[in-house]
Amino acid sequence: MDLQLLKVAHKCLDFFFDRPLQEKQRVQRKLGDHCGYASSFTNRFSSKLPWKETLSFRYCDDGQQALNIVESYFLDAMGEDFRESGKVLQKYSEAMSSLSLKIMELLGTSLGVKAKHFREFFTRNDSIMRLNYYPPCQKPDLTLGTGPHTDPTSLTILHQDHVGGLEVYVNGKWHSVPPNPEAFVVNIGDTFMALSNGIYKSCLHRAIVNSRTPRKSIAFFLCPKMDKVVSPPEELVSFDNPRMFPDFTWSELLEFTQIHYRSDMKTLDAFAKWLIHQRDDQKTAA
Ligand SMILES: C=C1C[C@]23C[C@H]1CC[C@H]2[C@]1(C)CCC[C@@](C)(C(=O)O)[C@H]1[C@@H]3C(=O)O
Ligand SMILES: O=C(O)CCC(=O)C(=O)O
Ligand SMILES: [Fe+2]
Repeated sequence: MDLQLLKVAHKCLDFFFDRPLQEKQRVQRKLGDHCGYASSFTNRFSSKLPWKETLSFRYCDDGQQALNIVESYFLDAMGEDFRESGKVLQKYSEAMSSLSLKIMELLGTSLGVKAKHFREFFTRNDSIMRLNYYPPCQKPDLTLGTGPHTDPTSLTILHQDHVGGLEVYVNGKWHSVPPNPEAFVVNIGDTFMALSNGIYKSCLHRAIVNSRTPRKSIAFFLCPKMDKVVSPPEELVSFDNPRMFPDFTWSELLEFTQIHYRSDMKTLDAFAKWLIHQRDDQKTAA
């Protein structure tokens, strides 16, 4: 990824969040939907108030080529002023998707499965891009930009700006991830933890805020197609390492996080219990 594209993508983030609230709310996120504008002032977060505004949108790759879904979203949803932003963020998303597939090859090799196994699983993907804007907070210790959670998605490629605020929970302590505007932070999500039968663990992280400077980050969440069944390759299941999670589709987990459960540090365990309960109910009803 060339650094110029990174810089311009952050300018697009600033351009959106600088708009008046009324204009941002033209793409207000609806309950149950993962796309659109959300903030502490909207019902999405009424339960736990994170100190941030977010804009989330889909990126789709059908395997042969990227669909121009990002470009169209900005133009159709936000109008002519956002045509350039749509083009830039489309390019940024395509670069993230291609980087994700290369990382999937490395993860496959590291697990002793074919390098192409996970790459092929995600070649067609229906991923999520998210722009995060964290305003300064007068009492930063009384809130959080994003509470402790693991990403329910498969792989996250995050770019944080120079301000810093991302923390990961390791060995019983929160550790700051020093900002490096020329680097990405890559973390494993719950879906890849299930795909690796628990060998890779999803990473518990959070974002803190400060009283002086706005902080921004851009997250690319790699997700398989909605109907793709998440099931580990047989090489990763053995007597010593039995199945940790039931088979599920990404669409089932996404629905769970959007309608039934706000992602936190126990999302996948809560989801597995909920799913088994749902399936038992369906069997009883049948
Ligand atoms: C599938 C998703 C749900 C969230 C956005 C993507 C991946 C990360 C998830 C999230 C950021 C985890 C923390 C809680 C959350 C509610 C948030 O702070 O935005 C989560 C996102 C969401 O449900 O909107
Ligand atoms: O802004 C950050 O540094 C982290 C954001 C995050 O964890 C998320 O959006 O899932
Ligand atoms: Fe996250």
